Amino acid sequence: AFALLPNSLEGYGQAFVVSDDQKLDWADILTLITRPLQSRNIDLWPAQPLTFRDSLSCYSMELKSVAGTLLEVMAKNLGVAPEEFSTLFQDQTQAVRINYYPPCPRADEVLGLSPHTDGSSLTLLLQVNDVEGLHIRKGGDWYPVKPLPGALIANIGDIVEILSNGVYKSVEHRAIINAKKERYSIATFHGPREDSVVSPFAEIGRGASRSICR
Ligand SMILES: O=C(O)CCC(=O)C(=O)O
Ligand SMILES: [Fe+2]
Repeated sequence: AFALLPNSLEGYGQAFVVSDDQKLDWADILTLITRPLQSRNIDLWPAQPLTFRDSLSCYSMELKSVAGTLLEVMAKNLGVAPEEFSTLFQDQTQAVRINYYPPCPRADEVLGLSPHTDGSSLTLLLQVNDVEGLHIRKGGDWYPVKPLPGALIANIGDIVEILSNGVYKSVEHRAIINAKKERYSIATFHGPREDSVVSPFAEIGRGASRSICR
């Protein structure tokens, strides 16, 4: 009923399927746009269970506030003028992706999600159940990120890497599969206003970025 339509990223299924020969990720995904409010396609929001729509609305509002605080702190850290920053993030976009990874007896032969970086500014990720699966890449090696009950993982996305001129790096990550246990995660992507043009903040020149990195 909520299947992804062709050329859309919103709904239930798998995005980025471009060929019959392609190896698919071992995951079922429901992606919904949650902000700005006028971008919500409420027909794609399941009406069952009855609490779903209200819960998602509340979750969206709370995470918007967490993301806003974190982005503000990063801007301060970078020495960016608050106005420049707030213009970009006023009416920010947000999408929630609910990932379900079924168990697979041949878990080492499949990937839940192939390696990627998020195109967002900032992703807040909830590992819903206590099954390990998220890996992040650092210096060519993959490191597991263990689930902590109730904790959100803040992953930097491509937009913040661009805005900060590389001071904050968009983290490459993937999800692996468990042979016996299913796994759930919820990724909430925060992006700039839909009509914004993104480039490194004027305050951060190349020299500045090098010295902060050190
Ligand atoms: O399931 C995870 O831990 C990763 C999810 C993810 O990277 C994504 O949805 O973009
Ligand atoms: Fe991701």
